Formats: sequence, structure tokens, C-alpha cells
Amino acid sequence: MPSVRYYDWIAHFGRRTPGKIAAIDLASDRRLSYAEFDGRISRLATHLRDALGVKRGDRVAVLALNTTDTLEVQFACGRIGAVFLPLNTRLTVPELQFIVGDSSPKVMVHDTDLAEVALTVAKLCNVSSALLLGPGGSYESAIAASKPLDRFESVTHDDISTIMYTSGTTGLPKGAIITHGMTFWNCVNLGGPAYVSPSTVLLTVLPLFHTGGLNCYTNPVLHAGGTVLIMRAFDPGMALQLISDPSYGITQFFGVPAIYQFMAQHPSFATADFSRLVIGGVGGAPMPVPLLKVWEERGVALQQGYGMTETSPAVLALDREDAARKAGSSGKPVLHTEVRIVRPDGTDADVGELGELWVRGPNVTPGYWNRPDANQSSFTDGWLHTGDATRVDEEGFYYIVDRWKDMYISGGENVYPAEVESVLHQLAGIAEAAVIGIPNEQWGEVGMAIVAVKPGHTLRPEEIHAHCAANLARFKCPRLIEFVDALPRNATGKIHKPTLRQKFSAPKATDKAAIAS
Ligand SMILES: Nc1ncnc2c1ncn2[C@@H]1O[C@H](COP(=O)(O)OP(=O)(O)OP(=O)(O)O)[C@@H](O)[C@H]1O
Repeated sequence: MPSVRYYDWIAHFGRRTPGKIAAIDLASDRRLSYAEFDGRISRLATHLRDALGVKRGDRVAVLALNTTDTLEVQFACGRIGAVFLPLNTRLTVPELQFIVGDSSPKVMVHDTDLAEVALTVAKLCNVSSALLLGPGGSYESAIAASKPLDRFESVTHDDISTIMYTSGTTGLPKGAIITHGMTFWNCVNLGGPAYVSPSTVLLTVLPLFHTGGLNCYTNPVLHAGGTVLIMRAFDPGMALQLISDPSYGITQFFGVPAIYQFMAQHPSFATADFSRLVIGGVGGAPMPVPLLKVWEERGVALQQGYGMTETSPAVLALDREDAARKAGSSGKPVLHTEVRIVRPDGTDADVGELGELWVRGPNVTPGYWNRPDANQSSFTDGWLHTGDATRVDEEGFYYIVDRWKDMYISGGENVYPAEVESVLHQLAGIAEAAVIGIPNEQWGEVGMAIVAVKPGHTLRPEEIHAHCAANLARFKCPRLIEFVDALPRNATGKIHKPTLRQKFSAPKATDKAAIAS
């Protein structure tokens, strides 16, 4: 297939619907029309190229809480053929040092609040230029002082647009390469009438440095000529207030399960007005079915989807009309994406049989930055191995059961923690729950449930054991229960199981009796 030239859609709508609001930065209340957005991107691109010497292929790092400026950097990079490198704001200096050292950006763009960390990392990694965001910062003055870009660099769909480090819930971060073509096809795959249109008004709460914030659905909505509202950092009460506010007219929202859980536990959930919300998308981690039901009772049929940073991210999506009937499914493959469920021997699994999900399509990464080892082990003939245990039903709906790496084996039986967690969430007093496998001499591994109890509730271990025994086969029932105030989560709100394994994997003497029973 000939490689198509990259084309910036903000420039397109800047001419076509110049006065329409493209993006609202909620923290500063800056409202950017497509023409204003286009103009700022154009001048920023000139500054990056001419004043800071950013050349084709150079990386431009951004360390910032959500702001429309981050989107401007992304598009400005595209116009000069540079690579956008959004950084996770929750990482520590050594973690950032690893990523910045691995990707060696030419420039660092950062928030005032994060200046100390950004400048320390820049110094440690020899990044010579930095642009400071915020009023009076060098970013604003650079835009004000620059001319519009004289020409777009000729880049194609095969060129790298972005490097996004996966959040490392499974190990050392890897830089997933996102090409211009991948971003484009993800916009196409999520751009159908079932998902976005020019009248879509999206509230973005997930971080823009994560694929869930940037590509699901911020970029697709801008690609459709819609409007995005950018929240600096997720706040459940504020999100409910904004969704209820008719002056914004929010029609679309996307979150990981934790986001929906925090909103459902907020006092204003019961009175929030969801009548304008056309799509409430959820993905990124297993969604407990009881939580889907809580939202359904408030008239919102959440639409599950499945994806990964490496797949731009959309792979599977459940359409609105199927959301209630197929609760728990992540739906069917999106347009222009192929999937297979594969047995360990590489043959295709039957309907209903569990296997690993493999994905192929123009939205799939060509590989990881500087990681020939991972590139070798993650692909077979262009199929990306997702590491996710999956089955498909007779009607072609896919169910992500869990990550293979989170599955544990107890007495020879496979246990998928997501199933057990969904059962735990049926208990009214449970605020959060995670299940991990703990090494055990007799059974190989046994399950441990780590739970946080809702304020004002009490929950005794015996009640949890009894509930599990009534709803799960014996081998799936967690033998051990630990109570915590809150579960560790990564920047998108996904439960960070490696931290739990590290903390709890050595059984205490007092647990021995429980394990033996
Ligand atoms: N609908 C879903 N149901 C269950 N799990 C999901 C769903 N959607 C995504 N996931 C999980 O999220 C993973 C992709 O997320 P992402 O690209 O953010 O990586 P991560 O979880 O942050 O970190 P890492 O790549 O290191 O594992 C998938 O491989 C899958 O395990």
C-alpha cells in the first residue's frame, strides 16, 4: 500500500469551521475555536523548528497535567515531522530519567507545578531546551513571537507521530511507537456514527499522556470536527457537575472502571443529570458487572471497549444497542481491525474456548522504541500478542477474561482474578477489591482478596468468605483476605497489581491456618 501523506485535521477544520469551538481548557477557561487552535499550533511549530532547532524525527517531551497546550504540541510536532513524547506526571525522577534517557528528546515542555522535576530530569538527561507552560511562561511568549509555519514537513502514515510509554503495570516501561497512520486509523475506527460526530462534545478526564485520554476519544472527536473539554485532573464531583450542566452539553465521556466507581460513590451521583450523555465509554481494565448495573439504574448503559496503547487503542467496542444485553462483553472488533483468539500452540481457539487475543491492522504498532527483544517476542506475522485471555461467544461478542499474567493456578485450576473481583463487588460494603495469587506449598498458589471497605460500612472476613463460597467454585474462592484503606493505582486509575504482589506475596504466619483450611 503506498504510504499516504500525513494531514493535520485541525488545519482542515481551521478553514472549514473556523469559528467552531475545538477545545476548552477547563482550568483556565480558555476556549479555542478551530481557527485559533490552528493558528497557535502553526506558530508553535515554527518556534520548535526555527528557534529550538527541532528537526524531523526529533522527540519533544511534555510533562504536564491535562491542558489544551499538550494537544497543540502534538499537532505542532506532526507539522514539522517531530515526535510527540507525552510523559506520565506521576512518575518519580528516576522513572522519568529512564524514559527520557531511553527516548532522548530535544525539548522538554512542562507545567510550572512540575518545573522542579522536569528541569532535574532534563539536566540529568542532557535535554538542553525547556518551554514553561502557564501565564507568563516561555511557551506563551514563544507562540506570541512566532510567525505561522511556512510549510508542513512531508511525513507519511508510516512515520512516527508519538512515543507513548506503557504505564508499566507489567514491568519496565516500553515506548510504544505510534505512527501517523495508527492515529489516523484509530480516528477512523472510532469515527463512525455510533461513536463520534461533529456535534460530539467530549469531556476528557483521563490523562493526555495515556492512550485512554489522548486517543479515546480526544483525537477522534477533533478528527470529526467536534469539541473537547479538557479537565486538568479527574475529580468525580466536578465531572458529575459538568456532565449535568446544560451550558456545556456534554454528550460523551470515557473512563477506566475506577473513574466510574469514584463517580458512582460520589454524593451527587444520585441527582446528576445524564440525559444529554450519548456515550459513556469504559475500558482499560476489567469492568465489574455490578458496577455496570449501578450505572444502568441511573439510565446510563455504559459501553465497554477494549484496547491497548500499542493498538492506538481501539480494538473491540460494544455498540449502544448491545450494551445492556451483553453487559460484561467488550463487543466486536472495530472497523479495519482483525482479531484472533489463539491457543498456546498457535492454532485458533474454538467459540467459547479461552485463548490469547492477537490483533492485526493499520492501528497496530510496528514495535517498541529501542526494544528489539520485545519486538521479536510480541509479534507473529504482523499479529500483536496482547497477553489477554479472551473468549468469543456464538454471536461474535468478545469477552476479555483477564491478563494471562494475572491468572494464577490453584490446585491445578486456572483462576482469573477479574471474575472473583466482580463477585466481590456484589457486596454492598466493598469500595475496591483486587485478587492476586500467593505462592503456597500445598496448592501452588492460593487467592488473596485485598479489599477496601466503604466509609460507614463494616465487613468481616467471614462475610466475604461466605459470599464467595455461595457464588464461586471452591478453587476460585480467595483463601486470604487483607483490608486496606485504598488500593494502589497507576496514573489512569488501574489497580497496580505488582505493588500488591510485592507487599503481600510472602504469607504471614497468621495466614497459615486460613490457607490450610
Ligand atoms: N475492556 C477491558 N477489559 C479488561 N481488560 C482490559 C480492557 N481494556 C483494556 N484492558 C487491559 O489493559 C491493557 C492495555 O492497557 P495499557 O496499554 O494502558 O497498558 P497498561 O495496563 O497501562 O500497562 P502494561 O502495558 O505495562 O501492561 C490490556 O492489555 C488489558 O490487559
